[in-house]
Amino acid sequence: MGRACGRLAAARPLGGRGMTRGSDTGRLARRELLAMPDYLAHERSQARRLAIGAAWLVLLALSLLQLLEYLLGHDGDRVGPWLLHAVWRLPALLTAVWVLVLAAKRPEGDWPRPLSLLLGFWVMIAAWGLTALHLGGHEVQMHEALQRLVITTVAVSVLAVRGARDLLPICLPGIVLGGVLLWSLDPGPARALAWATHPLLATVVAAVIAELLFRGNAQAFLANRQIRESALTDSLTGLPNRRAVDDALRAAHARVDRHGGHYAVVMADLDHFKRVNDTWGHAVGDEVLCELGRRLRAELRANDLAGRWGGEEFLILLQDVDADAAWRAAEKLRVRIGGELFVTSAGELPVTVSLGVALSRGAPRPEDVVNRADEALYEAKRGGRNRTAVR
Ligand SMILES: Nc1nc2c(ncn2[C@@H]2O[C@H](COP(=O)(O)OP(=O)(O)OP(=O)(O)O)[C@@H](O)[C@H]2O)c(=O)[nH]1
Repeated sequence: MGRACGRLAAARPLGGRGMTRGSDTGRLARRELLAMPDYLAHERSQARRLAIGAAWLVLLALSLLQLLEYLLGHDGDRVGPWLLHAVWRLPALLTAVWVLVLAAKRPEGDWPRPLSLLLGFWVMIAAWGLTALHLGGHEVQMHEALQRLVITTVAVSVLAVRGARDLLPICLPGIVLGGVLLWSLDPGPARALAWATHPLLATVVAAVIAELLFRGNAQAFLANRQIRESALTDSLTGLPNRRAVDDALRAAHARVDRHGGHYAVVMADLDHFKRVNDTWGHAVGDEVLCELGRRLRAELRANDLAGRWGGEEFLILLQDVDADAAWRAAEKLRVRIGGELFVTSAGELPVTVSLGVALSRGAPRPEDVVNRADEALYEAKRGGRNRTAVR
């Protein structure tokens, strides 16, 4: 039973966040992933890194292409197509520059979506340009322009790793239009290579790459998250462990230092717990600890926190309370725990706790609040147990 409690609790994420079903990434819907605020932040930062890398790649590739064309002497006698190339490169160049500006100005911003919208816009313009060339009878230029469009689309669409699904519906009409025009020009097998680099195919490939990257990211993220959570969770009760409680205490202390207000620390300790272990065995003691964890969790408000401080001692952090409210909350816990027998494999056992309450008021460090709560707990024990004392 004790181990079952631990397993059950381990699946429950800290602070109510996280996975609702197992840890298998393959079965986790994107919807569920996006409901995790920390996953969203992770995905944004991944997309940003990828976008910056891809933007530099595009800039580099375009410069090299330009240089290559110059070295091969493709430019001199055909000013028209050369200008045309420059025009097709403009979307990628502008997008790349914009990525760099956004990355510098809004490091945490949600900008891959506007980025993909801009790209979609440029692709549509390009598609209409192709139509104009076709209608004007400039097939050669149109073919070359299409190749430029391929480069632009492939390179820049990878930027939209987060918005691949947004990108496709925007780009597809323009790309399909380009494909139909190409087909109508020369549908023979000699165009196989052109088809292989066809923008439609290229965009689908880019979307698949983006999806694979997304899945890889999600898997790595969930694995890390699990490691992080198990490092902060007490394996027996599933409550935050001492390290997690310590972090929460420091955060609460910093918050009241900055914004004012108070928090309270309640130290709760099972009464005569040694007797439970000695009489019924350690496994039954574990069951009692598990049940205590469940009752603490059930009684607390969403922004309060209960964690296992060590052994049979639990620390409860109450946010935004005065001394009176903290005392009332502690009393409610005491009554809830002592008022109902604990069902264990050894039968129904009476269990009580003693509680010590301290308010953060005037404490320079969180440790001082904890020490005062400890002193109050000692007082409650000395006073006869199953009671609450305040310091
Ligand atoms: N089953 C179980 N027992 C634990 C665990 N951690 C600590 N304990 C036991 O908790 C008991 C604490 O005993 P004491 O410190 O004497 O406290 P107490 O018997 O509760 O007495 P008071 O606190 O004075 O009311 C010891 O028997 C420990 O072995 C645990 O994870 N599981």
